[in-house]
Parts: sequence; C-alpha cells; structure tokens
Amino acid sequence: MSLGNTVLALCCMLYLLSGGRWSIVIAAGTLSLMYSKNKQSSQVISKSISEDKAVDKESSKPSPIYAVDFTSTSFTPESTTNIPENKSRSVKPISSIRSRGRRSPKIIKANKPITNNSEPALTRSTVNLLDSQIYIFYTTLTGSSQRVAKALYEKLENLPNLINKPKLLSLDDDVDDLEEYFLKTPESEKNKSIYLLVLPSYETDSPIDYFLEHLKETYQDFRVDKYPMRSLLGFAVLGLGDSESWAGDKFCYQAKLADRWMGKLGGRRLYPVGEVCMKYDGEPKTNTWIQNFASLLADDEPFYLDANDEIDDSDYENDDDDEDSNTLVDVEDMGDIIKKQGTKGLSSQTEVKQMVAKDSPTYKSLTKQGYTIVGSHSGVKICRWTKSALRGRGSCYKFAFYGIKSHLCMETTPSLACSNKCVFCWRHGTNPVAKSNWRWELDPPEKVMEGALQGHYQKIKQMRGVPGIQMDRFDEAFKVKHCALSLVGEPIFYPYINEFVGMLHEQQISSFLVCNAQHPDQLAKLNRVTQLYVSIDAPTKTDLKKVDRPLNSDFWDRLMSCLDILRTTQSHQRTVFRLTLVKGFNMNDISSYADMVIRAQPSQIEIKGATFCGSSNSNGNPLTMQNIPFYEECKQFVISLSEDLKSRGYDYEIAAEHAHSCCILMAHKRFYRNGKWHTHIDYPRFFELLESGEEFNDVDYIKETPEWAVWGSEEAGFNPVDTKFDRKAEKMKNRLEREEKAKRVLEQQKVH
Ligand SMILES: Cc1cc2nc3c(=O)[nH]c(=O)nc-3n(C[C@H](O)[C@H](O)[C@H](O)COP(=O)(O)O)c2cc1C
Ligand code: SF4
Repeated sequence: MSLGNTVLALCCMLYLLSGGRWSIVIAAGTLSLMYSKNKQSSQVISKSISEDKAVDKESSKPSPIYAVDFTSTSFTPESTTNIPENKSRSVKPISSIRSRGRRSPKIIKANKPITNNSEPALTRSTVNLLDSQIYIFYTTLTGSSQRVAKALYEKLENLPNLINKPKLLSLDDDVDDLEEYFLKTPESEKNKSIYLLVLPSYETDSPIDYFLEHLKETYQDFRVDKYPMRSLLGFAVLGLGDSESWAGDKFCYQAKLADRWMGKLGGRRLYPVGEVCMKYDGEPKTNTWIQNFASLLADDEPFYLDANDEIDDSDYENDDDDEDSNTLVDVEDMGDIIKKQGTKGLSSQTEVKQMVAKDSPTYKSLTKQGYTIVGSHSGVKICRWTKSALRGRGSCYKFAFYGIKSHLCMETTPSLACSNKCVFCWRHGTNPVAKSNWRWELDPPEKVMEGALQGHYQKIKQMRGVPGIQMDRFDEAFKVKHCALSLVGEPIFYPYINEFVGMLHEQQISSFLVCNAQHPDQLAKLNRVTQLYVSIDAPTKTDLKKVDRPLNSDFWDRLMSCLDILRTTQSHQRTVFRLTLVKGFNMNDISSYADMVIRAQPSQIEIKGATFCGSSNSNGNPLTMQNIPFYEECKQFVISLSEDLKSRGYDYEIAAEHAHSCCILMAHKRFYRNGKWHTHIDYPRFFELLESGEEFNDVDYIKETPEWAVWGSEEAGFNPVDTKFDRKAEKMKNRLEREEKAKRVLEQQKVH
C-alpha cells in the first residue's frame, strides 16, 4: 500500500471510529484536526488568531467544530485544555485499540519510513565517501570543542582525494536557523552530505540543550518529516567531556544523546560516537578519533548500513514503541507518550535544569561582566549612568526624554534567556536560549523582586568609596523609583512577569519593559506597565534575520502579530518602538520602518545608534566600529523617517534628543500640547491612575519636556546642571557646536 493510501485508510478508520465526528483538514501548511462534539458539552479546545471559520458544509452555518491550528504563532487560548489524566492507560496493541467502542480525539503519528526490513548487510554506499560534502558542526563554551573541530577540519581538508572542501560551522554563530540543516538538509548536496558533530557536554544549561531539544522536537513533530536525516550520506559525533567529575551516564551524555537523536531522525551512523575525557585523554585521543575517521573516508571499504538499526534502537525504545508508531493514539494518551518518549533512555535530557547555574560558564561570564545573578534566571546590574548620576554628573537619555534620574533606576531582567542571537548582543555563545517555552526551574516573583533589589543596593553600597560620590544622591539611591526591565534576555518570557510588574507598582516603582517582539501571546497578556517598548531591529524580514538571528523560523509573523497587538489589545499603554541603528545592517529602507509605525501606531519612537561592545573574535559578534553610526547619520535617519510618515499623513515628529547617547525621540503629535512637547512622565499621576482602577491612556500621565532636551535645543539633551561635571559630555557638546558653526559658514558661503 502506498503512503498516500495508508494515510487515506487511517483517515477513514479514524472517521468510522469517531462515529463520523472527526475530519482532517490539510491546507496551506496548516494541519487541523477537527472534531465536532455534542453541543452541550462543547468546550473550545483552542482557536487560531485568524479565526478560521470552520463551516459545517451541510448547514452552511458555523458549526461547533474545534480547529486546532498547530502552526499558529499568535494563538492565545481562551481557556486551558484539560487533558484528562489516565495513568492506567498505556499505549495499547493495535488490536485492542480497534476493538474499543469509545474514541476520543485522535492524532495520527507519522509512519516509519518504508524500509525493506532486510537484514543488516555489508553495503557499499552509492556515493563514494570522498565525493561527499562534509559539514563539521561544533558548539563550545570554553573553546576546546572549537579547537578539536578545527583540527578535524584541517585533517580532512588535507586528505588528498577528498573532492569538496569541508565546511566548518559553529552551531551558535554560523547556523542562524537549525531547521536549515537539521530539518531540511542542503538541497544541492542531497545524499552527498556528511555531518560531523563535535559536542561537549554540560550538566548545566547551555546552547547544547537547545540543539538537542530541536532534534527531539523534530522527531516528535508530526507535521514534518520524521526522518529528515535520511537524506544525508551519513553522520558521526565526537563528544568531549570530563569523566572524573561526570562519570558514568553523565560522561559525554549530550554527545551520546545527539548521536541517538540523529539516528532516530533517520541518519546513518558512519562511525561510533567518540567519548573523550578532556581532562585525562585530551587532544591525543580526539586526534585518534579524527585519524580513524579520516581513514574510513579514504579507504572506502564497504560498511554496515542497517536501515532499521537507528529507529528500533533497543537501548532507547521498549516494545510498545513498535506498535505505537503505526497506531492511532488518543489525545489524552499524548501527554504520557511524549513524557515517555522524552525520558526513555534520554532521561537526562528532560530533567529541569537551572537557566544559569552557579557553576556554569554562563554564570562566570555574566558575573565577570558585573551582573548579579538573582535566583537562577534573573539578573541585575548597575549601569555606568547610575554611577555617573551618583557623582552628580549626567543621567542617561531617559532623564532627558522621560525624567528618570539614573541613580534612582534599577536595571534588571527576570529572564536572562532569550529567543534571539542579535548581532549587537555580546552574549551569544554562552547565552541561554529557547524558542518560546520556559524549560528551566522557575523562581517565584517575590524571590526575583527581593534578590533584584538586594543585588542593586549591594552594588550601590560598593560605590561609597568612589571619589566624587554625592552624599544626598547616595542616600536617595536606596529607594529605587524606576525599574528598566531590559538589560539582556527577554523579560516577557518569565511566566510571572505580570505578578512581578504588579509588585514593582505596589512599591511605587515605575516599569519600563522592553520586549523583542517575538512572543505575541505573552505580549497580549501583559498587564499595564508605565512604558511598553518593542524592539524593532530591522525593517524587513531578510534584514531582521540578519540582525536578530532569531531562533523561531516564523519570527516575522511573530513580529507582525506584536505590531498588531500594540495597535489593538495594548493600545491603552504608552507604547514605544526602540530602533537600534547598525550601519550596514538596518539603516536602509526607511519607508518599511514607516510601514511598521503605521501598523503598530506606537506613542513614541526611540532611535538609538548601536554602541560597540567588544571585538568580533571573542564572542562571535560580527560587529566592528565601522558598524557604529555617527550621531549625524542617526539624525539624518530620523529626519527621513519623520518626513516619510508626514508625507503619508501620520502625525509623528522629532521631539527630543540626547546627543551624548546618540539617541533621538520621535513622538506622536498628541504629546505636543500648548506649543510644548510633553514626553516626560508624571509618575505620581501614573500611580494615582493605576490605583483608581479607572481606564486611562498614554497622554493621561504626561509632563512637559525641559527646554534643554527638546530637539534642536542648544544643549542637545545635556542637562545644563550636569554637563559642567561631565568632561566627555562637554567635549561632545563643543564638537557639536563646532560642527554646527561649520555648517552655518558653509551655508552662508553657498548663499554668497
Ligand atoms: C559547568 C560544567 C558542567 C559540565 N558538565 C559535564 C557533564 O555533564 N558531562 C561531561 O562529560 N562533562 C561535563 N563538563 C566538562 C566539559 O564537557 C568539558 O570540559 C569540555 O571539554 C568543554 O568543552 P568546551 O570547551 O568546548 O565548552 C562540564 C564542565 C562544566 C564547566
Ligand atoms: S533580544 Fe536582547 S538579549 Fe536577546 S539577543 Fe537580542 S540584544 Fe541580546
């Protein structure tokens, strides 16, 4: 029976078993299971944001059909689906399933690939291994896997008869989308590619967890080919670990898992997984593995290719599995099945880890940068502006634009993990990542709040000996008034973000929350904050992929959903677009930025030139100083954006600037009252409105912008009280004045 016939037969069987209540709809990449149930007991299982109107064909009226759109990126459940627990039920043999009268929602799992079930045999591969295209993938936290991967690359590169030069790719920095290689495989080299993976193991959370999760999800995702690695010529994994500290099962456990998942995904294992203790055996042993693998490629001896081997791997499957892969499975059994699949022999992968454990390289790296790690997933840091303000010098642009004194502001994040790997973020390589699911231990909001304040105050205390600290500001700093939920990571990812923000407000601390526009569901559910930012890092899909390197393949749809949410569900908030300009990455195509403004209609737009945060070599960050725009270039950008919007009838104008931070603020004209800009915030009024329980919007708690911060003012955002202390600011101010004078002279010369 062909695959198509098999699916058809299963559909018919499903239909009959369900008493005619089930239908399966496959359309434009959306697979929906539809189940029409007794009207009285109708409960909406879920709903796609597009509100696919399922219409009962017979009556032509909307029918009580529940569409489960598994591709939706912006699905917000109206109620939680309760999958009844049935612990006694395990996956039954197909015969017993067929004889059962009552059926509930079904899921069709993918069939095994059609194999000839032949005995394993000595097989010569159809392609000469030396004709293959070899990809060497690695991931590293402390550098040894990168070194070993390079040694492997150099060895293979110099093999005399290898036709194609191998490709060396870091999974963290060179592979933006894992699906490109580990769901699809390189099309032009179909059946010719060999994947070699050099992987360390980390008991603590690391990007390897994310990679393994991707392999596992691919295997469990019934929408996609379950065996995509079949189209490779083969694969092999070289694992690095430490057998002294992580003996037994834990030794090289993630390399072993990767080897298993690659096999389960249909890949042919060309060589046994290497398990090297870097403490005792080190590079001599990795070199032996490399040498042996190179010999295998060169002598082209036939080797065992057992098509059934990886799938029926008895170490990892028990007998039930043979049955379940070809049977219909109750939805209520799915939880058990997934749990079972997730833990079988792969138990260490599913254990819940801490996001940033104390002994992890990420912890070391963050603390070295001055972060205090709060609990296991939050962080707090005082920025240089807080120090500057404590010394009676300037505050950051937030003082110029919104009236926030830097020494009263705490910068924190309740989630150091994020779903992007932005080029201007220094963290990739060691940063905890996840697409959209929280997969770590979770700290309660009280603990995050207490820890963040404690960490912040401790850092302030440490400033007491610094020359120039002003006593009154030092005292004031022990009563935080503002909280910037930005720093690094993605605050909205934290499942208790609303509770956390509520706690801030209870203590009369204002909340500025910055999110990366990748989590529409969480954004839609966010409660009131003082100012809600969405980062807009590029104007087009291609550019966004280049700049943010998002983990979610539907990143653009997610961003678009977030824009719609700002205009609709969250339109009562004071919303701000944050643009970080990176030369050569995202400064063209101004009219596409204008399109986005029109789509979201934010209250204000904050445009900031990127700042340089380290060399490209140390952290995989590809930015150099050439990518950092001058203030003049940022000004030109903003002027063009404002002209574009005005030409289309949208009332946004340039309101304020802070030249020192290379930062400019545009605002909707409703913030211009009585001939003056009102971009500042009346914080006591905000809390008054919040406590009143009344509805209010972005212009109900505004305050006048000071003259020195207004766009085009002589001070260009330098507070005259502070600038006299700030030599750098003073220098910048003088430079701007000189530039301005030179411009005037040139203009006069033109006139004459
Ligand atoms: C926090 C931490 C956790 C580790 N966990 C394991 C482990 O579970 N199993 C293991 O075999 N090795 C473990 N190791 C050892 C590393 O895998 C080993 O040092 C490896 O060479 C590091 O590779 P890298 O330099 O490419 O990051 C751990 C090391 C650290 C620092
Ligand atoms: S969204 Fe923020 S934390 Fe995440 S990668 Fe980008 S800059 Fe870094």
